[in-house]
Amino acid sequence: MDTAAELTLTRPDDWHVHLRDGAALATTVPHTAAQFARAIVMPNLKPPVTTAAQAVAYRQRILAALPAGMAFEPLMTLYLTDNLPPEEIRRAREAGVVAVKLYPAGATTNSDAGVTDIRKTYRTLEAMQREGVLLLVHGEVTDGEIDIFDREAVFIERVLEPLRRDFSELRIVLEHITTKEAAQYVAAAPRHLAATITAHHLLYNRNAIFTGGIRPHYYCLPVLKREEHRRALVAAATSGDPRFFLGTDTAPHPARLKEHATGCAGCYTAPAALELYAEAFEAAGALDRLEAFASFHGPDFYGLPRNTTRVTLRREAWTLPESYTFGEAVVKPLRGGETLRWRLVA
Ligand SMILES: NC(=O)N[C@@H](CC(=O)O)C(=O)O
Ligand SMILES: [Zn+2]
Ligand SMILES: [Zn+2]
Repeated sequence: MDTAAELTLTRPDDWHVHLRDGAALATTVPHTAAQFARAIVMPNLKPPVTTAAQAVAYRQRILAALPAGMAFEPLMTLYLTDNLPPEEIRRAREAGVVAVKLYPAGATTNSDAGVTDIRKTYRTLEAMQREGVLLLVHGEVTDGEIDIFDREAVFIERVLEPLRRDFSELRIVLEHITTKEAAQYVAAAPRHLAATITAHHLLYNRNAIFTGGIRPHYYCLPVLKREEHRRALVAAATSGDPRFFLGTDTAPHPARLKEHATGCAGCYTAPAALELYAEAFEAAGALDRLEAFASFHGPDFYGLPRNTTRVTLRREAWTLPESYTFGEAVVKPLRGGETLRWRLVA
């Protein structure tokens, strides 16, 4: 195993973040911008981002929250609904929107406006295929009859496979994959399909949610799975296969809404994202594969240039703060108050 004290890599991008809006941006934007050059900003606001004009205005609010002297490029997305007009896709692309996000209705945080039947969106998907706008997917079925641990695998069979047959030129990212079925499916797909993998799904299995009592800060969707799935994700992320790349799915919620009888889904990982990925890759003896996963595969799939600046991680124990202010509330990061082995050099 490589035991060098420092690791320097091309500055990575985060291909899946939730920055939220309003006062939250003062916390989330500096955290993500400290680590990443660009980020795919998810559109699940209340109300969701469904027009080019809303995406442009949201982008302005994000940039207004960027501290002076920091460079960061938010890459904007629209939220797919049953009635997102196909005409909006061209306007969105011209406004710089790079992708549209599919949330099955009811699948996750702020997904009430999501898609109830994929067939209702076909004319819009055709427009996306034509315009070169990517489709990003929260890949879980919402059928209450299906066990929560099986919802990703069933989504692939029931929704994703038929969708890919009908739109063979549409570029699709299966977001935050959590199962060996998803990793195998993406690895076997000949073209136009990729997947993001979070740091927490590389580091933890579902035991983490229940160690010594219920731990709401480890609850996210899709929920952590068995160890065999975590291992399959680590194998995919460290394989060098360009279809797998970094997407933290950093998803902050006020701590009181996570430590709650019906706690919100989402792990806040932005403050130590690269540190957590480095830990996972090091544990797999694959630190030399981190740069391609974090900095090359994402822009290559999106058809964007790779970054040219660099960041350095140092092997240095430090304690991650337990909480951060988050508008009027506080947000507790994953591993807050604990010691991390890697530290991003400022
Ligand atoms: N991942 C999560 O558990 N939550 C995300 C939504 C999502 O990405 O599904 C959120 O917005 O809070
Ligand atoms: Zn999701
Ligand atoms: Zn997400």
